[in-house]
Amino acid sequence: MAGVSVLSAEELLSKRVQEMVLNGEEPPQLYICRDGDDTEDDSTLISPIPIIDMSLLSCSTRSTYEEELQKLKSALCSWGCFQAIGHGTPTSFLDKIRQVAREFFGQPMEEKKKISKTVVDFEGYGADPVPEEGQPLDWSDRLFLDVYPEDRRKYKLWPENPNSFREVLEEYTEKAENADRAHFQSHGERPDLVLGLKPHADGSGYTLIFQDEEGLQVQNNGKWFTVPKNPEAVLILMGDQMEIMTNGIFRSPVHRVLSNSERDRISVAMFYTPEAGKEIGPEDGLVGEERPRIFKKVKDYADTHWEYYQRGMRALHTATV
Ligand SMILES: O=C(O)CCC(=O)C(=O)O
Ligand SMILES: [Fe+2]
Repeated sequence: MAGVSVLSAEELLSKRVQEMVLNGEEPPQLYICRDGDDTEDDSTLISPIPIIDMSLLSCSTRSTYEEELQKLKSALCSWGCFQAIGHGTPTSFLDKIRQVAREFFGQPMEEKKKISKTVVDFEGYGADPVPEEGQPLDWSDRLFLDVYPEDRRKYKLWPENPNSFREVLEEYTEKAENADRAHFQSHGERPDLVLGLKPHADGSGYTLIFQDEEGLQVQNNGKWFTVPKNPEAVLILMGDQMEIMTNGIFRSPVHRVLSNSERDRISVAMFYTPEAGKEIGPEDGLVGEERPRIFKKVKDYADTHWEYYQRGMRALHTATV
């Protein structure tokens, strides 16, 4: 048909979402995955996502400590995530990371493309690798970097500009102890029909996320709950490997990112994942007569998780007994 070009997923993913937004292009068909009418069960106004004050867990009176610990346990069992405050990382430092991330994505395309990746790689600047045919694409650009152990860092993929980027990320990973991957994401502004990130659960042990605009939603009891904008908070979200290790006591929640129609959105996620080749399984103390074993021991679950993710599926069932 004249004037209509049908690009493949590979071709689309080699183009940046940010470029399409700047050019005022409509999202191509492969990005369209919402029918726009799932707002009904959006509980966007009041978010009951639990807030935990981590400072109360270390140095307070016994009763305050126990009360907060109880709240934490119940958050992890029912939600699988919580907004952490009092975590010891000053808001000014979180702002600094958000700022370098924004500066990075705000640079001209030629600068960012110095560290761009192909559509089959993970690490570097670009889009997620091409999913299985028929899967919608995410309306977002990412900068994905391995940060730990240090010998896995590929500094040639770390941006040179803004020039404080490297120092800030090093300082953050030092504070974030043993997080293995950092990922900076820019979700292009766009109305209802595209998703910044499709519904999924993480394949990590757990994930830390902070954002500069709303967009992230967590599913609970079949409903979507928006993670409110809170500059001092970091969302701590359990991944599938935590659900396996706790024999299903802590949940690994399904979450997604809506694209914001007013502004683009930046988020920074740190993934904590057991090292490759390490076997994980339910802790002995969490398996017994009252709580029969749900999961078996698994190795390299992150790889299995990824295979299923690319098909738009969860992988947790592959770990059940
Ligand atoms: O951008 C976000 O807030 C969430 C990112 C996320 O869920 C992921 O990368 O797994
Ligand atoms: Fe996620």
